[in-house]
Amino acid sequence: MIYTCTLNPAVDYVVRVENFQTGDLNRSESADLYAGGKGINVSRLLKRLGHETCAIGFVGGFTGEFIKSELDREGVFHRFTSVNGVTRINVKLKSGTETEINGPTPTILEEESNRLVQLTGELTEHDWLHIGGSIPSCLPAEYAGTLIATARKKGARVVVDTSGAALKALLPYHPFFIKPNHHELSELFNTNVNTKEEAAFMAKKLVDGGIENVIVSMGSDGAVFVNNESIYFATSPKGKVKNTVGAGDSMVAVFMAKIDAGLESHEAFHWAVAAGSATAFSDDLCTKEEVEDVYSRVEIIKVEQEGWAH
Ligand SMILES: Nc1ncnc2c1ncn2[C@@H]1O[C@H](COP(=O)(O)OP(=O)(O)O)[C@@H](O)[C@H]1O
Ligand SMILES: O=P(O)(O)OC[C@H]1O[C@](O)(COP(=O)(O)O)[C@@H](O)[C@@H]1O
Repeated sequence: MIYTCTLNPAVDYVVRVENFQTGDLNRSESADLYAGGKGINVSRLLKRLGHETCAIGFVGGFTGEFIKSELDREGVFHRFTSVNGVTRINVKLKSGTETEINGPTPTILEEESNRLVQLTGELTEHDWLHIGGSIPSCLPAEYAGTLIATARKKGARVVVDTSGAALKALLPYHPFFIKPNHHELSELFNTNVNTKEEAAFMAKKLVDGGIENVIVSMGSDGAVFVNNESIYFATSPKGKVKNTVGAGDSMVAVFMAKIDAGLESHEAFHWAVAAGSATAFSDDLCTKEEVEDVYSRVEIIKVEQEGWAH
């Protein structure tokens, strides 16, 4: 079972405004609400692929109820820890470009956070624990590390998809897989990662430091995969981009699902890129059929390491 843990879930309010003007009254053409947050997106996609999953994390208030009812409607199993506060709303404004405003976290009490640690203690060696998204600032700095250590003790495989200081703090736990985008990788190394060669060079450092599998996603430019044995580059197929929210989460979901199903890592990477692009080309997360359709249009190449290493 793949458990996805979203410490900071959100209702994603995706609003489309033609020719948005700041400081003026704008009327939207469409507005849609989705149960969001990185782990929740991953669980939703895993369910669409027919993979066993359970979403955990903190939810509260009317927005928390919305998330649970949406997951119930889609048949996504969940065991959330209820909190007193109200789950945030993240605004995704589409008007030519995409602008995002991610809301603040509700307060989480110590007793509530302890309940989630207990739950991760129920995992077994057959399970995965995916920890995705931002980490609420009200939680102690070592909290996510405690979740990882608790699940690891039970033999679960750990995947981390976060950014900034949280990602840096969790690297020493040596997750099985991480997927920074190139901006997050740049921030991690305090440098500019613009090309696939640069991304591979930085990802290799992470692998050498103990992370088994690293995908660096680069939006419309594709992605890079690095592990101890090989390096692959992938191109993103061309298509009409509708909504890139959840594209990265789709990659993560599919990479885990394919590895869990026994595929070779470069094959899992190929499917992961297809899923990212398929989601970018749809309004919501992609479907299984959409991933299959995009798969043949993703090109991946194995990189001879002597060719780029410097
Ligand atoms: N404009 C796009 N065209 C085609 N594929 C895209 C586009 N944007 C994202 N993708 C696909 O989704 C993946 C993840 O997107 P990215 O924006 O890098 O991640 P994140 O959502 O985590 O920031 C990319 O590697 C690519 O496969
Ligand atoms: O926890 P954070 O970093 O604020 O991110 C949450 C946001 O990321 C998402 O999970 C989308 O992530 P990706 O576009 O990276 O796949 C949204 O659903 C959510 O609004």
